Amino acid sequence: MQPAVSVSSLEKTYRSGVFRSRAVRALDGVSMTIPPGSIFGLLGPNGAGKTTMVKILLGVAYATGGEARLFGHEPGDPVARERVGYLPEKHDFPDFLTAPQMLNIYGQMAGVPDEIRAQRIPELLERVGLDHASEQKLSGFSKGMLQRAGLAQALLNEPDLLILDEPTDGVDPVGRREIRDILLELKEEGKTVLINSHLLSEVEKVCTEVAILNDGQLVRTGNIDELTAVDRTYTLVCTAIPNGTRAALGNIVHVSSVASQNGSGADEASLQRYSVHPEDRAGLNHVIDRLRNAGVEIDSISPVRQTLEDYFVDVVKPQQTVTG
Ligand SMILES: Nc1ncnc2c1ncn2[C@@H]1O[C@H](COP(=O)(O)OP(=O)(O)OP(=O)(O)O)[C@@H](O)[C@H]1O
Repeated sequence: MQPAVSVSSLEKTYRSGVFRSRAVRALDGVSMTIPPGSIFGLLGPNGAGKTTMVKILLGVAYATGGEARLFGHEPGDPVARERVGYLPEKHDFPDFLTAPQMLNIYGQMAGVPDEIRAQRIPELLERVGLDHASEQKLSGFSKGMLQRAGLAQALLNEPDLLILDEPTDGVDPVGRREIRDILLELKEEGKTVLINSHLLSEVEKVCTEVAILNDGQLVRTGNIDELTAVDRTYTLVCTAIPNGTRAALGNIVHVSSVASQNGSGADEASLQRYSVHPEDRAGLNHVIDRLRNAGVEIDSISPVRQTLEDYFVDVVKPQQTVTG
């Protein structure tokens, strides 16, 4: 299937200063693809080149090298633009308008015909949970309501690709969840969502794939679960492993901590937390068999994952140290 976005060897050098003598290489040969139907996070520290990438995809900045394609078309091509919806970080809608009035004006500017606007605007307001606030001016909206109004605006032209800049920044946890649920619904409908964000815990909850830019270069891209999985390491919570059994298992099992008291009775055994590092699945099952034979009661065993934030810091930090 054709990617929603593909960029190859993409470069952007800004020139500024006297005689445009100062050059900043904002994108330095970036190649990546965004599959259709994915929620994709574009990540990177300040100045990494994320906004520049978004501007090129929106056709408002030009690449100085390489190429970008949206559904196979150049970003400036009207056929590509028609398929894209955009929610900027600072949208600043005129706040003396109500949400339907704002959507009507933006829809008009986007060339959505009168009769389609009349039908679509109430549908969109319902979809983003603002139908009850149709009479209210935007000046009285909370940050979460404003972001949902912005999302409705970005969906006015029924885009196949939605580009969102920090969609949940400043929104409270309930509002974040509401926005997340809308994005997941859009994904179910086969839409592609590209999120440019610093809020890694949010990205982790909603995105399936990410790309990490640093200093204009793509440093990692892939599925979040695969990127954050710590190779064959498990946390095991169980009753204390007898010394002899633990010695027999050697380096595979390490004590981490006392996990909790198992029950309230004085005779109940404490639960311990161990970290288990088997070579493969057979090794993991061998550990479990040995423990069960030794009378150990297993409470839980789960694979260890880094948070996306830990992963991000690991990936970006060494390069930041080098570049200062
Ligand atoms: N119009 C411009 N003229 C000159 N340099 C620019 C211009 N726009 C961006 N840059 C520079 O290009 C680099 C990448 O900027 P960009 O805004 O794309 O990064 P970003 O990842 O979006 O950062 P942030 O997270 O802070 O928004 C930075 O060094 C920035 O200073």
